[in-house]
Amino acid sequence: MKIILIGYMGSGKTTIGKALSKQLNVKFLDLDDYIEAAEKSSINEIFKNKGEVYFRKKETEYLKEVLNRKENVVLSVGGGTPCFGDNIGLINEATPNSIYIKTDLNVLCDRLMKERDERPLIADIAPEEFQEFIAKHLFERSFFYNQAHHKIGNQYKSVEDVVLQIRKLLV
Ligand SMILES: Nc1ncnc2c1ncn2[C@@H]1O[C@H](COP(=O)(O)OP(=O)(O)O)[C@@H](O)[C@H]1O
Ligand SMILES: O=C(O)C1=C[C@@H](OP(=O)(O)O)[C@@H](O)[C@H](O)C1
Ligand SMILES: [Mg+2]
Repeated sequence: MKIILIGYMGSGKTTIGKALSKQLNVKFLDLDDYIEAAEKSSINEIFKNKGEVYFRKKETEYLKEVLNRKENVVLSVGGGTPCFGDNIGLINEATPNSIYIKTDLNVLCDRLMKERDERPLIADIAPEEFQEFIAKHLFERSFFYNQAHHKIGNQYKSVEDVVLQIRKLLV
């Protein structure tokens, strides 16, 4: 069984994924961590030195590699992963448990303003343009996120509550 968490940057995929895997006693994989280990380079460095096109190519390659592994896993992918190539199709074929962690714009902006240095796509957006950028970007990407088999909110709730809700909808 694979449980795959998708959603915008800052929606909590990595945090929720770790907590969920612990509770279910299933291995956890974060696609960004996997890419960093395989490429021996941080996401920031990959974007800076090789560019986004290279990153997206590798992201799809490593996604396929992880999806082909026969093991049970909770997998959190990057915010852009489902939005390129046919990645959302591959994700949905690999599991009946793809889950969109849907999070309010204001909550995303609050979280991401504090952590923008770790995320190359938003690191250089001026504070006064931040909310509009995220709103547009989220709108464009929602088409892909909404193709997940399940949807769950992650705002104004504890990580534990979200994990509990996810456990109830697993098939
Ligand atoms: N339910 C929650 N309540 C409060 N903070 C949260 C919650 N879920 C995630 N966070 C925080 O939001 C930030 C982004 O989470 P992260 O797991 O890195 O998101 P993603 O992997 O989707 O980009 C982290 O600082 C994390 O601690
Ligand atoms: O949304 C995106 O395109 C990205 C999201 C990041 O992952 P998180 O969603 O875990 O921050 C990471 O893959 C990279 O910075 C690009
Ligand atoms: Mg993450």
